[in-house]
Amino acid sequence: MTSGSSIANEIEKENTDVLESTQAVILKALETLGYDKQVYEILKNPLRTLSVRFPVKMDDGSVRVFTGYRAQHNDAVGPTKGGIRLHPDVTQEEIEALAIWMSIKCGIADLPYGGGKGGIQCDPRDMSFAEIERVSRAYVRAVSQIVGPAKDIPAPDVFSNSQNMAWMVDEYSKLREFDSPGFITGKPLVLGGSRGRESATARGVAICIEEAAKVRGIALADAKVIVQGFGNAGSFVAKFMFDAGAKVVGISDAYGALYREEGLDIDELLERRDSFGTVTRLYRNTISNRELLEMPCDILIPAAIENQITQENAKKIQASIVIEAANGPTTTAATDILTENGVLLVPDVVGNSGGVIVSYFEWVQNNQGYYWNGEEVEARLASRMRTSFHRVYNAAGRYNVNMRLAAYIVGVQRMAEAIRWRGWV
Ligand SMILES: NC(=O)C1=CN([C@@H]2O[C@H](COP(=O)(O)OP(=O)(O)OC[C@H]3O[C@@H](n4cnc5c(N)ncnc54)[C@H](O)[C@@H]3O)[C@@H](O)[C@H]2O)C=CC1
Ligand SMILES: O=C(O)CCC(=O)C(=O)O
Repeated sequence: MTSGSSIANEIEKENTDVLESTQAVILKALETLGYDKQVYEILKNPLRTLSVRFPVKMDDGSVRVFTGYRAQHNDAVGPTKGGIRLHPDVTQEEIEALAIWMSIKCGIADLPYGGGKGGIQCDPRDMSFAEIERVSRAYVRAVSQIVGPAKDIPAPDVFSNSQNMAWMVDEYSKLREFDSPGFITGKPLVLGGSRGRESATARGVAICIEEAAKVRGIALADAKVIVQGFGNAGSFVAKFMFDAGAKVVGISDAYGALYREEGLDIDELLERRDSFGTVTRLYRNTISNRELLEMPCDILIPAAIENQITQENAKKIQASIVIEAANGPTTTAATDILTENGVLLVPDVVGNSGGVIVSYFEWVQNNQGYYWNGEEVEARLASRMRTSFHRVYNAAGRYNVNMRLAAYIVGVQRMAEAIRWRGWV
């Protein structure tokens, strides 16, 4: 077992292992709050991770065996909740770290959930529509014993969307022999989805940007913005910034980046991107994702994948505000460098929590069978986002710590209390 102090010392070093670096921040947060080491022992890893292998018939008649995971971090507060990603680089450790982040996120936003996350190792960009459907359904059959509307509620994540959720809820409803819309969120409206869920992650990011810009005295209409990633999170946030009058000077996808000092036409890019958030291949004069992050801007929004801002490039970031729309885009060492350089970093567990907040609204609406209009959803989301931002911003001041540690201090407390009340320690 690793001792507390040696884990805490590791925080100073570059660590791109997302699970280990998350554990280090959780330990610091619990120590700051004065919790016993036994609470850390419970929270450092998920309570359950199911690893599954499932065969799927491909269009050419061959059979391919896929690997998938569903991790449930902690259910002391309530059922677990979190997305399912379909990506070739999915690993068990990554999914476990993502499940832990969901717990912290739900704690900050005060949602009655613990964290969960799922993943399938595959590249849907290389698969037919029918193959993606068979993989989505087979995954649900493989994990069906541990998920459910009162146990663990999945949602979309990287390379999954409302269509995957529709196939998954259909499969689950067949297995359970009744209609169970509350099994999964991020569904199409006609299957019990919530108004505002599709753009909720980005809407939440935009609200954080408004709050951070106020704190920093930046006028959004004059701001230069760069967004890495042009999928569900990135493309909508680029659109919200564009509509707010900001100059979106850079965007990217997995294949490269576009940077134009005079600003990009986001409406045109939105029309041309595909369902996996790919657009740069249609343009000449692209730069790399790495170069994009270092270009001049006021607000930088990583909205793609993990470990994009590291100790290698953190010093070269020119933005004064970094809002993490992606999960885990900044390493712990880079968080320290950005903070020392006076950058206001809004961590993922706050910045991108709009997605799970509206997923929670969707689940509530499914449970009550009564649906809200778009304005109601938006107003409730805005209120929770602003409260979360300021809880974390104030905690950073109160404890004199960086925004990530402050977020963990705020996010872990409710779970630790639930564990204590249940008598687990
Ligand atoms: N969809 C949601 O509701 C939520 C998503 N997130 C996080 O936001 C991030 C993006 O997710 P989504 O927008 O949903 O996914 P998406 O699948 O809609 O889009 C992903 C985007 O990232 C790009 N990308 C993929 N690999 C890349 C790489 N190696 N380098 C640069 N760009 C790359 C893709 O080309 C695409 O533009 C992820 O970290 C996800 O966990 C967080 C909260 C909720
Ligand atoms: O909408 C949800 O339930 C979860 C979204 C998600 O996976 C995330 O916030 O990382």
